[in-house]
Amino acid sequence: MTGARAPLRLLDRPLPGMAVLETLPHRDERGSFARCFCRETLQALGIGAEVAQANLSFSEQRGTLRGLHWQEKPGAEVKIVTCLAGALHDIVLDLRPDSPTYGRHAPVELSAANRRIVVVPEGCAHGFLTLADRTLVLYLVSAAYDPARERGVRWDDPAFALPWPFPPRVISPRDAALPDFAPAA
Ligand SMILES: Cc1cn([C@H]2C[C@H](O)[C@@H](COP(=O)(O)OP(=O)(O)O[C@H]3O[C@H](C)C(=O)[C@H](O)[C@H]3O)O2)c(=O)[nH]c1=O
Repeated sequence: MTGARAPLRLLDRPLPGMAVLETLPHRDERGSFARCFCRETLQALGIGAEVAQANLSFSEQRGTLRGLHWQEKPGAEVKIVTCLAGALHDIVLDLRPDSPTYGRHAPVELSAANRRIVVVPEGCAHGFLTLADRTLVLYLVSAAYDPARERGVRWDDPAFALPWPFPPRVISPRDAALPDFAPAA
């Protein structure tokens, strides 16, 4: 962006509407300053993202698996995911029936060290496996949490063969018991 002192740089667009960016910190004798969200940058990429909620997800142990979750319309949300501490193997799964990449997944390694940001489009399931103890994740989401509209895909659903570096050691009973995926009627 013009005049941006702590800009974001686009690294990849694995799926339609998805983006992987990295922060380019401004560094000086005090330390650094980095941007982890920029509406102007996302709009220039054709991504509209209003922020309705900001969430912090902390996982104590390496090998904690969360997700994969998404919210159905009218609660569908764009998620902007950044790792503030530790590291994680993040997966975005395209479940948009009309998408040319329906059923395809995109893995991304996020860590406090690589300062990467993943933009998860509406209609895509999102989950991650932590790769370090005490991993902290910041989510900016574009719609309010609506448990009635939340849906899930199990991490080992045979329909998708999602690539995890190793099996989860910690997972919620709810996520472990998610049924095999059935496409919306
Ligand atoms: C998502 C959410 C949850 N909650 C409450 C509901 C539960 O009482 C508690 C833990 O929720 P949950 O077990 O759904 O948390 P995760 O399994 O980490 O869920 C997340 O996992 C995957 C990786 C995602 O992409 C979503 O951001 C989100 O669904 O926080 C809220 O109050 N607001 C919220 O926005």
